[in-house]
Amino acid sequence: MSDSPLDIAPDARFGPATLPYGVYSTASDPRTRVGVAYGDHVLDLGSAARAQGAPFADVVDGPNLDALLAAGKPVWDEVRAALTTWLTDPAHADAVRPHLVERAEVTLHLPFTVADYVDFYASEHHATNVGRIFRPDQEPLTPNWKHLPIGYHGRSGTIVASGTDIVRPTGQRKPPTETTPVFGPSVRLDIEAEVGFVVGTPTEMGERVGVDDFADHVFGVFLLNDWSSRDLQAWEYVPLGPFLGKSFATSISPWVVPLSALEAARVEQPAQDPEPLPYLRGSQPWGLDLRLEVRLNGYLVSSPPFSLMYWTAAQQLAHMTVNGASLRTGDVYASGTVSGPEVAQRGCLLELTWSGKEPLRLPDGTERTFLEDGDEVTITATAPGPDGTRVDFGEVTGRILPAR
Ligand SMILES: O=C(O)/C=C/C(=O)CC(=O)CC(=O)O
Ligand SMILES: [Ca+2]
Ligand SMILES: [Mg+2]
Repeated sequence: MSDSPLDIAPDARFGPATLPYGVYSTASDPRTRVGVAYGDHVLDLGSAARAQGAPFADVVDGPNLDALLAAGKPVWDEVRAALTTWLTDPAHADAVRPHLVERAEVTLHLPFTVADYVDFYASEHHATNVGRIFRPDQEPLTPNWKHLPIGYHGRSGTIVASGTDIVRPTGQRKPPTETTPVFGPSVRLDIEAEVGFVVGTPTEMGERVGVDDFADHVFGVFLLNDWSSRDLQAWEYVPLGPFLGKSFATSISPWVVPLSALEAARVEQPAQDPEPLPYLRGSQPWGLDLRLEVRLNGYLVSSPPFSLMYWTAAQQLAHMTVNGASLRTGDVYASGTVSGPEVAQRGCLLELTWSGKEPLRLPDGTERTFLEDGDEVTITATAPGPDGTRVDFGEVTGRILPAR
């Protein structure tokens, strides 16, 4: 094995099965530009494409992924095919090497301009647990839950890059012991481990996207932490749903994994009963075998399985557009909290501690119900790639700062 940075160990992070896109800068060159993670390196995609005379150079040579997202699926496929050749065919090694930087030396940024943001509620295990906790006197799943993927519109302007500190939100809450609301810093600050999707190809108002057209519109997949203030949320959410309890910050992972990297990760979703309406039925499986891990201050606290989500991202896109609402390049939608049937598969502290009644004991001897100032939460994920390889999603991380 030579010392070429193009030779990477078979089990290295970000091997040839992933080739995720991100936006980076370096200390010596603060311009933001498009990069592709490969092992311990990042390829400067714009400069490599220019040097290779690639026909798509213009769409990858900008300050972020916006132009690539807008370019559409034929171009996405062309870029990925070229990248695979450049990075894995030894004949290209000498040409590619000058466009690599050490991954440890880059600063990562928000990868694209976020347009609209929708968050769904698609895990049956999560929705059942939350229903039991928030509405103990009612059926945990509302009558609509198995007929449509429930969602709400979030706040796109507060989607932040992984690593951004999260200031504890302040607001109104009504403790059960009080008759009127009190004001102050949230005391039940939580995470939600989710998977995010970004739209590339837009639609016009009036147009619908069918379940089977998902891959023509969605460019890629990343990790998302929907920071949630449970005390603000519990007081404000009736009857219009989440508002300030979730709008203060949402963190996303910096590397966008293209949908085409996930062919080997596609699985049948759980059986749906009742059968959904025809516009929510597709001919291909779009369950995805992503295995998430949630760490609190470095300690593994949950391993949520994305393959068990009741509604798929393809169904969510079809539902989001069935009324003729248009899509814009950069629209983000999130799966909803990913939880499985086991306690150690729950994707938020609300469930993991059963609303604070069953504190988590961390290996350092401390206990947690909800997040404390200084706590750091990191979500990672992998998925199976072709031929026993692994697709790596990197991580989304954030630390809690005291309220202002
Ligand atoms: O059931 C409720 O009242 C609220 C549930 C949520 O917390 C909404 C949400 O963000 C959905 C999710 O992440 O699954
Ligand atoms: Ca959420
Ligand atoms: Mg949020």
